[in-house]
Amino acid sequence: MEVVIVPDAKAGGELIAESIAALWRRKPDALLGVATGSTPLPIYDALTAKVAAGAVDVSRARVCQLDEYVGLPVGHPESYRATVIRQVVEPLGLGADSFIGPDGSAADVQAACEAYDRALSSAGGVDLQILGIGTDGHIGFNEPCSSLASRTRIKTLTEQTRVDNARFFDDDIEQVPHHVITQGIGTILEARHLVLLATGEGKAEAVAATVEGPVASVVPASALQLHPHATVVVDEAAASKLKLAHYFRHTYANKPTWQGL
Ligand SMILES: N[C@@H]1[C@@H](O)[C@H](O)[C@@H](COP(=O)(O)O)O[C@@H]1O
Repeated sequence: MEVVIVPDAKAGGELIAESIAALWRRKPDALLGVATGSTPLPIYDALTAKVAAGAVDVSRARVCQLDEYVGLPVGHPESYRATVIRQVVEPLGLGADSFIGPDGSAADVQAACEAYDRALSSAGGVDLQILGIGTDGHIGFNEPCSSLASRTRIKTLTEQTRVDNARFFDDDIEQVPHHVITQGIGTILEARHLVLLATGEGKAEAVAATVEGPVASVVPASALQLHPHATVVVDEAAASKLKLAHYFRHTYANKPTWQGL
């Protein structure tokens, strides 16, 4: 696992966006896994600016969702499908057929989960998966004690996650669904490159447990330690509880420039 400490969220967004742009230059139809929440927005802003400036051609680029709420009406603005269309698909100018996600409104949720795992495989797998992190260490919607081998499936949100996400639902926790579909941790680990961005002091404890703690399902993001190519990008505040911060700064400062993230 590589840990990169950046001065602020904007710098993190720029660094990751450049890595995605480099991927699409090398592999124009690469499949980018996108995450929702506030944290990845600087990545999408930086990527959109690159596309607008003609620095990367996204005419064959593909994106896919990490997770989705269950039971929101189709087209609900806070469904993750609508969110990804608004924050990524439209700003990048991608067509509707370049985007896949699980069906959160399916009558048979289990079948929808299995279908999504199959869709990811037939798409050739995820090339780069962007991840955020919950305050409890969740990735996607894999709450603490999710199996590290889990596949895409239905999960029940913790009260804390519903409280955290109520800000997207008029600060009304009653409107936050209890159930979600999320790529499993086993599914996420199949992506070729995992890039987790965490910013702000509220994430510092979860980041320290992810990077320096034991691999344990109680901190789902610690599964990144099992991946051969995982990058954790953190701002100073989110890095504030890392004991090895000095080492991470030193290794990144001395990294061969050709290597990229
Ligand atoms: N399912 C999403 C996660 O993918 C995201 O990482 C997390 C943190 O969101 P934020 O970046 O807004 O803190 O929120 C939700 O739970």
